[in-house]
Amino acid sequence: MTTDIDFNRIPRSALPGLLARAPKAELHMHIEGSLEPELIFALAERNGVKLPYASVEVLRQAYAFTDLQSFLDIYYAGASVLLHEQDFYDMAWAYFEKAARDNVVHTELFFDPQTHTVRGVPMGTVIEGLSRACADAQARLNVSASLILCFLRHLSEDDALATLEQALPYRQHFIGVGLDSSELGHPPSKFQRVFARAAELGLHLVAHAGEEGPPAYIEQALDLLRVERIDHGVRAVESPSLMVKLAQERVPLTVCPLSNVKLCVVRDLADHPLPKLLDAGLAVTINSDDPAYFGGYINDNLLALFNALPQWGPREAHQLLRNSLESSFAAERQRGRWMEALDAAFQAAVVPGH
Ligand SMILES: Nc1ncnc2[nH]cnc12
Ligand SMILES: [Zn+2]
Repeated sequence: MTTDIDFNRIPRSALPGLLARAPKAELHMHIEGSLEPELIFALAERNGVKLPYASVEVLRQAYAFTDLQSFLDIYYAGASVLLHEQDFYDMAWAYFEKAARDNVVHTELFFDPQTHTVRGVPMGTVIEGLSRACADAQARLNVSASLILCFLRHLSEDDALATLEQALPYRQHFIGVGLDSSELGHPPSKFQRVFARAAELGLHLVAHAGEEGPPAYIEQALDLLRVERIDHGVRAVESPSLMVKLAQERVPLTVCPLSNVKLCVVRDLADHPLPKLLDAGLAVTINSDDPAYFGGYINDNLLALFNALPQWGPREAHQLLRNSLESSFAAERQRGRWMEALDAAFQAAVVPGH
């Protein structure tokens, strides 16, 4: 059906509305990165946590990052207000309401249990709060949602192994594992045993690689950890042989444009390697990463990108959204239904005489 859509007959002026209302999947979203300053302050008050910021405005002003680490320091401080099951539920629910507004039909949320268990919050509190919100998202908003447990790569592999074992009583509540936090100096090779254990358990495997780290980290994530998707992966553009491999194997990259600008991975959106990645045939998807910190949710990312890239039009928009649905870990039949709905949204935007 996709081939039947006459993209040349969709005016570029229709793009903002089309991008907003088309069904899409979000595959790279850290739920702790959806904590808006207002919710951080509300939870701090509810839980009697003292914050090192005088007000919402002062906290927001601190969101001027120079690299990944400068962001992570503030992001982990923000997460310190999360103590009870209801806090995790409220955080996820606030995101799901925004996702529904952006016509996200499916989302696979990262969460960082070690950020919470190290403060004495039980694993069950984290996972039960998040998974209760996921169930309600399906029931009340028709948003399909799953959880991916991420290991913090600045900690040891033994810590990651212990975290995975601690999470096993809640195995039915998460579909995969990921790898995030400070990339440089913490290559994927450090986590081979824990990813092998996760594979034995039948979990999906993903990892952040090639955000700040070199293309070799992407190769390690594929060859040593056997991941199914690469999170970020933008530095693949520096390695022609890796680009060929990623294109041939259709390895999805979950790219986060506004994040890349805010963390100084790229200078600006006009300078982003995304057009090169898409032109080379890579399965790139657009995502928000940590929307509360980087100035926008998924539709904000899509809109900003298409504003900055005049060479991109309806064909590229359709391809990116199709990639998101196709690259998700949802059941094949469900993915097929969403892709039909995507095609229908684009078909409806065709203007016969245009
Ligand atoms: N962009 C990012 N890179 C690595 N770890 C993260 N944790 C939250 N956001 C992240
Ligand atoms: Zn991320």
